[in-house]
Amino acid sequence: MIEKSEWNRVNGHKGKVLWFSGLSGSGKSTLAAETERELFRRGIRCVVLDGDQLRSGINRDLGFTDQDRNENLRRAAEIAALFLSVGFVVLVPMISPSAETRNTIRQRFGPEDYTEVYVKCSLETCEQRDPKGLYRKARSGLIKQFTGIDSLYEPPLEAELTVDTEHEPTEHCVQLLVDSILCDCQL
Ligand SMILES: Nc1ncnc2c1ncn2[C@@H]1O[C@H](COP(=O)(O)OS(=O)(=O)O)[C@@H](OP(=O)(O)O)[C@H]1O
Ligand SMILES: Nc1ncnc2c1ncn2[C@@H]1O[C@H](COP(=O)(O)OP(=O)(O)O)[C@@H](O)[C@H]1O
Repeated sequence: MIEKSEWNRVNGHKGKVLWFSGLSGSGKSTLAAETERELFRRGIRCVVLDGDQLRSGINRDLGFTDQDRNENLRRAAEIAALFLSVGFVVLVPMISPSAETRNTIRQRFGPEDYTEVYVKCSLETCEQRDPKGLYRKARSGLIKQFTGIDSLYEPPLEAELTVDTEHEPTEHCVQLLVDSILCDCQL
């Protein structure tokens, strides 16, 4: 078994899981992808585990009941742990609406290895953005159990990092994330 410290030495940095929670349209995927690009540019090993992507593959048997969301997030956390074990910076943009489930995920990792990122944006603004037209469908009843409409979102109260995408431009939010990662992951 190769120890984490050996991976860190080869990679030139430590690993970390950044778990992005926020409403649909809050900016999770955008920020994770832009942050990945910045980390890649600096030679940092990183990966994005996007909710939409996982749901079209490994999690395609799951829907949006509370139980299915929990299983969806549990599997994502296990995949994140595998990448972490080889020293990657793992960016996980998934709605993660339940405080209890987020707490379980937090416990799965230690405080050293885990940063919860609250991607803060009001429902009104997310609905205006509606990048995939899902809010429109949810409002017209075509999609059920939609987060923020007829399924609960509990805003994080103890996130290590909050990015306010309603009031700050993307570049500013990415800079905050990159600075935090560079600081935490330096050897
Ligand atoms: N009912 C309902 N509620 C919320 N979201 C829905 C729903 N149906 C489909 N979608 C699409 O699925 C994406 C959210 O998946 P996640 O795996 O991140 O959700 S969760 O963490 O399990 O709650 C979400 O992606 P994002 O918009 O990137 O958040 C939507 O594209
Ligand atoms: N500061 C910001 N950070 C991230 N996205 C932003 C910001 N301001 C506006 N946006 C826009 O909001 C939308 C967010 O969509 P997306 O990243 O798919 O959200 P999510 O993954 O949370 O559903 C994109 O169209 C993005 O360009």
